[in-house]
Amino acid sequence: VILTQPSQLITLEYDYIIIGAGTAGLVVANRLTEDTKITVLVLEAGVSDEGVVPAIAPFLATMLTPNTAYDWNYTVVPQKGMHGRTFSYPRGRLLGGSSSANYNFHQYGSAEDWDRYAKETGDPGWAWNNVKKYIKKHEKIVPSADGHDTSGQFIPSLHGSSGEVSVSLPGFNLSIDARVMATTGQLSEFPYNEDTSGGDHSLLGIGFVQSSIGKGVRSSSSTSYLANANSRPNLTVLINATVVKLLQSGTKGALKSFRSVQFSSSPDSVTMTVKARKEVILSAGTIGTTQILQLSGIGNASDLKALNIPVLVDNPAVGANLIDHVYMPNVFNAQESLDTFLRDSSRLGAAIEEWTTNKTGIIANNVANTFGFARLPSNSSIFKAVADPASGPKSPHWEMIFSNFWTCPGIARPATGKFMTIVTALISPTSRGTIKLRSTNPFDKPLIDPNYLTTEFDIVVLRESVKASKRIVAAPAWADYVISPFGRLSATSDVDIDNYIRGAASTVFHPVGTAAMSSSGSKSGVVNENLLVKGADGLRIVDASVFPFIPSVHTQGPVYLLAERASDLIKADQLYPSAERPPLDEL
Ligand SMILES: Cc1cc2nc3c(=O)[nH]c(=O)nc-3n(C[C@H](O)[C@H](O)[C@H](O)COP(=O)(O)OP(=O)(O)OC[C@H]3O[C@@H](n4cnc5c(N)ncnc54)[C@H](O)[C@@H]3O)c2cc1C
Repeated sequence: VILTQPSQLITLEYDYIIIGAGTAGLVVANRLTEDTKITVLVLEAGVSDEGVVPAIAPFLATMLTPNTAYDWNYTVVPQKGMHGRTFSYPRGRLLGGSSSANYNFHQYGSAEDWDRYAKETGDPGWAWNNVKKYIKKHEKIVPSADGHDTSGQFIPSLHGSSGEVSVSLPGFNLSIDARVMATTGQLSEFPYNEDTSGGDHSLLGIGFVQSSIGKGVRSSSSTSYLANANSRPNLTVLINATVVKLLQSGTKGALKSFRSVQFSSSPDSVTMTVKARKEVILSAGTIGTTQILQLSGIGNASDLKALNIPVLVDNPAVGANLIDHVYMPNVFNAQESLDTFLRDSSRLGAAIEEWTTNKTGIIANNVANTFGFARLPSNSSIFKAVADPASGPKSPHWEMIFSNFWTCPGIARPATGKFMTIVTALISPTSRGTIKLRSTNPFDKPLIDPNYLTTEFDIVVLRESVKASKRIVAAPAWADYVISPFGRLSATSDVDIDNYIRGAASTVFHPVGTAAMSSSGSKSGVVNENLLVKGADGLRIVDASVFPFIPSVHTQGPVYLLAERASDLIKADQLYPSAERPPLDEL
């Protein structure tokens, strides 16, 4: 049941309290309530996603953030690697969390990403060979909205057919799709990739986007995992409930227990306290989880003391190691584009009408159909100075996304002109940032500093990706389409290209790492290999914040797989304390 007021709660004690009804939180809520004896309360700060058209209509996703009631409306602190600029840092603030607000790209990471997590935690359970089985539980591949023949556009054996989240190939042909595919035959540097989900298949090359869309509508954790569990009497979801703090509820040996959760409906409302009999699970996302830990006295002691917050667990890793992908919009003047359509409210209105009636047409489609991944050449001189930070020799350094319209976040579409954008993105960043409290007020936004582009490696990769975008449009496939680079993309010297990048780059919305997992014995990290908070009892973290390195792909798929495995870990702990538990597969 989904409640809107705290007064509707019939009890203040549950087996598990999950903080955040987002991507990960709703997976865990669904899996734990499969056992009818287990009671779960999910506390969500945001609002309902029901009837929120930009959260449902895939092509309208970009209207949902930033600066709306469905966004946390964060900004980053001035970025020294980006000419001191600050900009929006969207996060979904509604049921489904960022899975209701994202751009629907759906992938799983490279096998090497997961194998690196296994190495970092000392737990082979996080290796790809083990994690990949969760695809079947999670994914339901469905026909694309236009019903076209998708053979050769994905490899069915790599996918699930009966899981929770619907995933499909493009549902509306975009004018540039055929040109992008022709490019793969014309430039040996960018071969065709038959399946872009990653895992057992290489991410390198260019292929079709797989999207969390089914029957022309978004498939989020809310419309899947929650919708499929919502009728269970043992699951309660309370929206409009912002968690302000965890309270110490006792001790277990040397550990402090955190099974009490304080929340409030608004800055002016009274706070209420709910209790977990078994565990509190933090799934508030990289920003929310970090802020809640710090408000609760779990974090860097000197930072907490500076705000007069009593230090309950001193761990400088909380809020450190913020990692994100970097978004670089490279715009070209083009012969034709969707910009004319997007400026024409009557044509756009008719398209929305078609979608409302039939769930077809461009509004049923994702914002892009084709994309790809690439590596720097292995003889790049940067590797003389820097060890390759990718998760392995088969994992990418950068990404390219093809879009036949203006896609510069924060910069309005010019009143005239036709554009094509090749977004390139830094996928293996070496810069690391921080999330810190601005104040002790839980309704104050934290200080988010991704510290983008502060290493030589990061700027080199983006510079090479910008140069590559021009090599791409020089292929014959674009001869009668691309006219010229737009604006400062015309820069040719490295210095000028770097200036152009630092002046235009922003976020790909993939923050991870501020509550990183590491092995139980390691002094680094925030959670152990079972995602239990180090130095604490009764407290687990299941969301993007626990990835110690950023996945080489769009992050929702890795979060879903993480949450599926986390659910199994939590269930196993109901049977055995972690230390004595046999391998999950033997249970
Ligand atoms: C605009 C945008 C576009 C993106 N595009 C893509 C894409 O195309 N493909 C892709 O794979 N990934 C994409 N991502 C990233 C992806 O969506 C996230 O990595 C992933 O959803 C994160 O999951 P999570 O469970 O960690 O956090 P979230 O899904 O963000 O969930 C956190 C939840 O906790 C709630 N919460 C936070 N603080 C509190 C509190 N104090 N009390 C109660 N509740 C709280 C939030 O409201 C939210 O519902 C995008 C993200 C954004 C924002």
